[in-house]
Amino acid sequence: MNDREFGAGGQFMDRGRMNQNGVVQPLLTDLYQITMAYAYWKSDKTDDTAVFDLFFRNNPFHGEFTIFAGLEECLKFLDSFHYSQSDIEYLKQTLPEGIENEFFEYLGNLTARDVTLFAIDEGTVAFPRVPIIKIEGPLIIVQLLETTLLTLVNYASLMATNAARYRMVAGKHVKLLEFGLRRAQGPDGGLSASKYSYTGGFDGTSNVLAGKLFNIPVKGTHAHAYITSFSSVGELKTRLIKHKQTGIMEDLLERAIHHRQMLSHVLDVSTEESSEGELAAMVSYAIAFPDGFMALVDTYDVKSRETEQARTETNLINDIKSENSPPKIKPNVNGLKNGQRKNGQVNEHKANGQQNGVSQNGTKDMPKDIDLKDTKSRTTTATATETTTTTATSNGTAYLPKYVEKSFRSGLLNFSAVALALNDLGYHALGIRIDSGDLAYLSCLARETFEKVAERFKVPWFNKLTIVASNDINEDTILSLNEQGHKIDCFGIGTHLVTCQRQPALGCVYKLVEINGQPRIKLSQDVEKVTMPGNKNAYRLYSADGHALIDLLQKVSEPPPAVGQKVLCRHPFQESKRAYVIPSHVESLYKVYWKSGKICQQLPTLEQVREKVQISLKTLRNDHKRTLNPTPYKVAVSDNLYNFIHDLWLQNAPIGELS
Ligand SMILES: Nc1ncnc2c1ncn2[C@@H]1O[C@H](COP(=O)(O)OP(=O)(O)OP(=O)(O)O)[C@@H](O)[C@H]1O
Ligand SMILES: O=P(O)(O)OC[C@H]1O[C@H](OP(=O)(O)OP(=O)(O)O)[C@H](O)[C@@H]1O
Ligand SMILES: O=C(O)c1cccnc1
Ligand SMILES: [Mg+2]
Repeated sequence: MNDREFGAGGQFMDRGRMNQNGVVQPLLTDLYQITMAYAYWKSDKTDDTAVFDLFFRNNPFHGEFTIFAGLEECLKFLDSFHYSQSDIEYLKQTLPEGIENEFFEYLGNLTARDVTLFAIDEGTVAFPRVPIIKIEGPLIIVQLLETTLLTLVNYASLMATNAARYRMVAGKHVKLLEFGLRRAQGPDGGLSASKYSYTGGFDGTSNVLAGKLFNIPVKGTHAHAYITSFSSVGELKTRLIKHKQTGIMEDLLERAIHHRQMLSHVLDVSTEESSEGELAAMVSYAIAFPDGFMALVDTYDVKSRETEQARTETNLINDIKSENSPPKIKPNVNGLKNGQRKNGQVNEHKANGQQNGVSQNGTKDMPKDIDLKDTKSRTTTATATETTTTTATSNGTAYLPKYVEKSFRSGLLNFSAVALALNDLGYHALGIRIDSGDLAYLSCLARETFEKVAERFKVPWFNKLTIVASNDINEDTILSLNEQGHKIDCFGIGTHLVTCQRQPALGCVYKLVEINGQPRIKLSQDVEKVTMPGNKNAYRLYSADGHALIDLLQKVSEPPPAVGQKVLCRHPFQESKRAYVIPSHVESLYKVYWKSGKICQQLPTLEQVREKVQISLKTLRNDHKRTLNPTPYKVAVSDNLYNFIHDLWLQNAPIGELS
């Protein structure tokens, strides 16, 4: 019998605050933990006590800080740690033959009651070598916890750090949405990505289950499929929508077509150049969500009759400009065709009626008074257009060929037409999403268009429409967009964020540092890998301006550093590297989070952990946080600990013999 609950369709037990991912259980570990447990047990080590440190050696993403996350999940794991009957049965079948039955009885009675867990607060910035978790207790049980604790902390901290970095480059006023579930490392990876990207500073996720489980805002737009599922306005089953104030049913399509004609002059794009299927899709979406109308505007690149002529004109314009041209900002970014879909793709639109069998003049669903002549006789074929070069002025305004602008304007024209139609009926649209092309340029073009519409049609709120950008965005893309100048209000980020493509793992390790009160050191040729032995405390020393100066490790037997008193801080391995620090504030980094079978701190909510991340990052000087060549933050040991480590090192290092 499986005595763990599994939520419907999910793996989380819904127990209010103590929601626990159901896959997190004692068997979620490496086999060697259990075989070691047996060997410890056979060697009569059940009464041995040990101290393990959980720490990482390098910060991820070429950065100089890490956000610690995953603590709450570790505590829930300790709280529920227990081998079920079915676990024991499975182990009996799986472990090598000859394991004594009393060992299984021993396992069946194991809990984390005698374990004490110390940790830095979740959401705090952490640094290499300073243990983020310190765990004490019976050797066998603390050994058995290793893999599960590591898996709970490693990805969570990596993800929270990644998200915090995106937040730093995007700035605090831009919204960040996590769109990564479809590209994440499996369903559990996807859920953790949503949770910890929120912790790191994202504003929401498209992952609905994450919203339900973690109470994270869920947000989203719509996919290209929605736009491409319509090919003509004749397909619209309904065009009616209730006027927000009067409650009278009105024809949204009729109004949208009317506005589209007016707008075509203002936006300098003829209605023939815009897709009718796109218009139909937008009208239908607006009818479904009149108060939340947000449309994807980059589905169609519609080649106009003027394209060839425009291209020639553009070349001419570019030639003239190039004589006096500003620096090129991103020629063909990652193979990007400015404002265009790539790979020579062809988006075919048939004229109204041609695809759905509605006669060209019949348009059976259309009211008589709607003039469709702009769409009737058209067979517009979209083609991919040539790669062009974006050039920019110093304030980021790009020059793009007219035909590129015109194709993007199909989406903008249709969106604006539907948004104005909604406005007539008392609704305000939300905005657009751009998912291809030069996001800097297209966002500026979109904003310019909205400003023009706001002025011409006396709809000031159009100025404030939200521009969402997505498409393979990473930290560098955002930095580059910032340099170029853009008008994006919100980034939707998937793949790079959730897979942590730039560095897919944080190397947290779990090392034995003390057994039965005796320090243990693990030596290595690589000095960076030598462990810091003994039971230690960690302190963060602050300067008078409130910035964190240094993290200091000491033996637990030493008195904590005191405010205003000089402390000798030493590099753990380089004798000559030392400094005196007179702290203005001393923070003791560890709190007891688990003792005597209980969580002993009031656990913060996810929201509070998210706030903590920003507060903690503020204490770091900017030079530690910059993306390019950040200054390493110092981690030191007390003089006492320095001598202790080096004495132990000498005692343990075998003396070689030359022959
Ligand atoms: N102005 C910009 N500066 C830097 N990078 C950009 C800019 N605009 C877009 N990008 C990035 O350039 C890449 C363009 O991707 P890609 O080559 O797939 O082109 P695309 O226009 O998206 O084509 P497709 O139509 O197939 O989606 C994306 O990673 C995107 O985030
Ligand atoms: O690019 P990412 O950072 O991974 O962000 C998520 C991507 O997922 C969607 O594309 P997809 O082609 O899967 O679906 P769509 O039809 O909605 O564009 C969306 O349009 C984004 O481009
Ligand atoms: O809501 C969206 O726009 C969305 C969600 C997931 C992936 N891409 C886009
Ligand atoms: Mg895409």
